[in-house]
Amino acid sequence: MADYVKIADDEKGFDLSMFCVPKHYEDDLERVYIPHGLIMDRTERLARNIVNDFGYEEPIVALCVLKGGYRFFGDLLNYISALNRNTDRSFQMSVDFIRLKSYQNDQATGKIQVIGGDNLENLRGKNVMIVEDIIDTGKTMLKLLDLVKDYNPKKVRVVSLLVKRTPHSVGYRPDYIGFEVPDKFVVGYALDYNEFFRDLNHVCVVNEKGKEKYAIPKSD
Ligand SMILES: Nc1nc2c(ncn2[C@@H]2O[C@H](COP(=O)(O)O)[C@@H](O)[C@H]2O)c(=O)[nH]1
Ligand SMILES: [Mg+2]
Repeated sequence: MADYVKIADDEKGFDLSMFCVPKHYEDDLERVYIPHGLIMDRTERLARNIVNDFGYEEPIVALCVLKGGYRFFGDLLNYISALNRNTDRSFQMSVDFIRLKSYQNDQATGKIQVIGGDNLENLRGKNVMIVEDIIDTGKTMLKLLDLVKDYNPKKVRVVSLLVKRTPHSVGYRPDYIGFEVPDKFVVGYALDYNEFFRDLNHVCVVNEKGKEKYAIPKSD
């Protein structure tokens, strides 16, 4: 059995009026694709799977891929911390951040840039859990794994809230997946379109009006 929740290609999602969506985005979205509650329930289960697999012996460095991963990172770590404080065993967790950028509008720019973050020296010899929002082609994660490898971590695992089913995939699959989604541009729960929609609780699909409204004009 696949260890992720599959959102089918013909999934219609839910009418916006069934959920709480900020007024300023009401005209810019097609449907609610993954409601916030479902994200939270799935994240809770991922936390349990991760804790069982990592074991309790050694500390973990949790590396958040910004900006898109910040909400998933916060919620996942809260669930892991809850498990840690409610059993007789626990492990210490520290956090680090890295900021990568590869998209403008709804298109990959082809350049994956590291534009900020902590010194990855902190990862040397440690058990590392990389937390990402979405794997599309997989190129961003392969680049990050390459960077991380230079610091000789003991063990590296990747958890991504979403993985896209796309013919452009290079074949990379993370160790833990929340949902597998169709090949559409999704926003919300910190995933953005040119920095908009991070302040939306649910994962949604942007409509054409929204794409136009928040587009960055192409420069020559
Ligand atoms: N808001 C969205 N961001 C997306 C989406 N698909 C990809 N991305 C961004 O790109 C990287 C991963 O891309 P990859 O092709 O190198 O795997 C990811 O971290 C996002 O920042 C999307 O549908 N919506
Ligand atoms: Mg990302």
